[in-house]
Amino acid sequence: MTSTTFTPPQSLVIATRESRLALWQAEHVRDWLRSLYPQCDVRIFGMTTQGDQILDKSLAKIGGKGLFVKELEIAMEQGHADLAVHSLKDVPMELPPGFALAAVMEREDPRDAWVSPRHASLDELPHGAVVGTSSLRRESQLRARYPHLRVQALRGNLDTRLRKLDEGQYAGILLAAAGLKRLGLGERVRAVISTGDMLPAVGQAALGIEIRADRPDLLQALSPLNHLPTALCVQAERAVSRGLGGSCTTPIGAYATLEGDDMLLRAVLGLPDGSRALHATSRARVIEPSQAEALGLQVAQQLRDQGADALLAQLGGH
Ligand SMILES: NCc1[nH]cc(CCC(=O)O)c1CC(=O)O
Repeated sequence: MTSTTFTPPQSLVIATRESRLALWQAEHVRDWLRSLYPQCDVRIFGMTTQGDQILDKSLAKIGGKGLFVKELEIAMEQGHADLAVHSLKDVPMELPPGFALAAVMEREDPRDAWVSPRHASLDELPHGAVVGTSSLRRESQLRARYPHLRVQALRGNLDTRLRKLDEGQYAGILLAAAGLKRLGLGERVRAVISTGDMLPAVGQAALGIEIRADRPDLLQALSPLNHLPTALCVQAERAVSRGLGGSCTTPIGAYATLEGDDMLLRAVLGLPDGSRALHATSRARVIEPSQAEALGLQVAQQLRDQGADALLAQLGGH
């Protein structure tokens, strides 16, 4: 910190999608900001995005999860909001020019969860049982491990997905444990899947706060919300995906953990049909962002050396 005095913000408007999870996350940030800055008027500006409206097509087909963040960026551009709260998992690997990630908050449980009315785990599912997920990453890892199961698309926000499960269309579904826990739906989880069995999505379970790059005042005001270990881990994960030219819909799993300053980074890139998967693991001493970035790029290179580019080219149809 320099000796310049910090003026706390007087008002802050948080842009968010209006799903229950998105609102919970925005309220979580609002509550943090209110306790940090009791004099500040912190408000939530809820918006419906294209990603919320188009539910009949896969995310990969409609141009990826960037659709969830674009409207929020426009709101910041037009001055209707100061910051946007996102599930980091839904944030494109490269932000558009003029925007920046101001803070990454402490990660929740990063694992995927098995939710099912009748089956305690994936292991006990009979041949041909239908598992619901629209994530190519989950599909690819699921099919590789359980080739006897069927995978069927499942889109919509958390409540919609749980409703579709309850309507009986699926033996069970895969969801991020973090989202269920945040909404108080943790009791619906039958089993959490270890990261050794299924690598989470880049940034899963972490919240990212986005601002306009020309707002250094906000960068400073939001810095207490930044959780450095989480920020370093997700930077490494995002670098893997960026290094492969991936997007939020590429079937990449990447998960970094830090013990002290020792970062372990694991990644997988697989075809959705489960027929091929590339794995890479690396570790390094990481105490600052550039080292996390370098580790991520190194893991991306390891995947490249095994033929990631050809595998990604095969995915072109998605
Ligand atoms: N793609 C939707 C989405 N974005 C973030 C979460 C969960 C919370 C998180 O990972 O932070 C979810 C739901 C899911 O994957 O089950």
